[in-house]
Amino acid sequence: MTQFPFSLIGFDLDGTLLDTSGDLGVALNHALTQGGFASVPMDQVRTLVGGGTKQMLAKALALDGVVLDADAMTRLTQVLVSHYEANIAVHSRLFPGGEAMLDALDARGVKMAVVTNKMEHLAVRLLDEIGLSHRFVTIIGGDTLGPGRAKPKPDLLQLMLERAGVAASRAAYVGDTTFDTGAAAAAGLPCVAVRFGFCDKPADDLGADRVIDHFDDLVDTLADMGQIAA
Ligand SMILES: O=C(O)COP(=O)(O)O
Ligand SMILES: [Mg+2]
Repeated sequence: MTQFPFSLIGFDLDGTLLDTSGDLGVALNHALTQGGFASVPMDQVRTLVGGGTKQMLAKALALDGVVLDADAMTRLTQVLVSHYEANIAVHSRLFPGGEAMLDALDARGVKMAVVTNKMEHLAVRLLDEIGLSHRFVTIIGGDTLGPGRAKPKPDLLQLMLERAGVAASRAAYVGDTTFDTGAAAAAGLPCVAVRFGFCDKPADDLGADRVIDHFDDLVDTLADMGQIAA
């Protein structure tokens, strides 16, 4: 086996590692209904995810032409988060091939991290409940560094490198939206997009270095990218 070119792989969470659209949708529609607003069809929920909980709610309200003031948004976001937190892993699962892919990276001695725009405490709770937390050297959320530091800013990915003790030249990021490809480009990391994710644009237009159809293809794709970069 030739030397694997990366020492650290960062993963986005919603729509990349995990299909969380069912649980997010239930919590979103709970908040919308509580607020007296129209709910969103479940198959549309995935198109609203990527920028964090508040942005998902704002996008859902905007579908109906509703814009709330800051206080009302904060209150309704709180309703959403409380419901989500209590029902966070009812439907959420790894995308197909996820477990074997994580095992394959582990077998190569590669460190893994989660960098999400989800609030950190929600990401930790979800990964705990699904039994995956122990696999990651760090779990970084959209609020870990405070307001204004979430993806597509590079800050969270830079924190990942710092915490893992790995140079940017030995790391790559895997994501499903322009928030992810934007953050990776800003941090100087190669990026793989997943076609099975929530994808706020067609996967091939996200600006990733590579696009995969299934987690079975990730390890070989990363190995190949590293050969070209070397
Ligand atoms: O919860 C969101 O909107 C985004 O989460 P992600 O960064 O893991 O895709
Ligand atoms: Mg995502």
